[in-house]
Amino acid sequence: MDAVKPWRHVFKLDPERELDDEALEAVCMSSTDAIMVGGSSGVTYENTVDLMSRVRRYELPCVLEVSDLEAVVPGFDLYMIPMVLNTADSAWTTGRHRQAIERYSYLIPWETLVPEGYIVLNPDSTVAKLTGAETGLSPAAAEACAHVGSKLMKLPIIYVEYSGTFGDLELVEKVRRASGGARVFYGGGIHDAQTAAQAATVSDTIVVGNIIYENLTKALETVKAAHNQ
Ligand SMILES: CC(C)=CCC/C(C)=C/CC/C(C)=C/CC/C(C)=C/CC/C(C)=C/CC/C(C)=C/CC/C(C)=C/COP(=O)(O)OP(=O)(O)O
Ligand SMILES: O=P(O)(O)OC[C@@H](O)CO
Ligand SMILES: [Mg+2]
Repeated sequence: MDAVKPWRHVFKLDPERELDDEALEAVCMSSTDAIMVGGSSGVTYENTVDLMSRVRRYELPCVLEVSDLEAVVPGFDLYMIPMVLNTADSAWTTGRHRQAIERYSYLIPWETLVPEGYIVLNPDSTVAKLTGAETGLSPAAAEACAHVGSKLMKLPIIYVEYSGTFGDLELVEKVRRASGGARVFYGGGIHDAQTAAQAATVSDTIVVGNIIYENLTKALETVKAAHNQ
């Protein structure tokens, strides 16, 4: 998927969380490469429409990371579709996806869908609990997940997800080497320029979420740090 290839930095905005207009303007005018709208809980059709229409005032790409069947909103540039690679519960790999495809059927603009192979590694995160992810993977097992996603399933993105905590970057580097032509996204615990630069050296794209709501100044510093790597 060519559209995501140039992205080095992405801000992930959670529709469930409050962000005032001034903060949203700073985020959207920060030179980040895209805004991803998504969260693992509390995402509704209403709060997604609201956030999309506010982000749409700015010129950068605005994409929806679909986590709930009820919150698929038309009007985004792209639809990122997570498929969890390290769970035994197939609902989170293909199950919900099949239901969504049955529901939306011929309405689906296929060229705007971008599948992502998720490797979920923070056991304390909502997403890990929700999906029953096997978070205690050895580096070899994580590499095998990356091979499944990139070489067998031919997914364009492998997403190493440590949401809420800063991850093991040696493992991320191994995943990247195992991911062939897939883009490796890294997300989790990036909270300043230094952590952004470290994560950006071992991945293709870094995703910054929670710090936006905790310390906007620090969040904004991550953009330049990623682009300078
Ligand atoms: C009419 C029209 C325009 C239609 C559009 C077409 C379209 C997009 C149709 C849908 C097609 C489709 C295949 C949809 C998939 C449906 C679905 C619900 C799939 C399941 C996805 C999935 C595995 C969800 C599990 C949770 C997950 C991986 C979420 C990703 C985001 C994430 C990890 C956020 C982190 O959350 P956060 O709250 O920040 O952190 P915590 O987890 O720590 O709390
Ligand atoms: O919220 P943080 O910890 O920055 O994680 C970003 C993103 O990977 C969440 O899906
Ligand atoms: Mg979040």
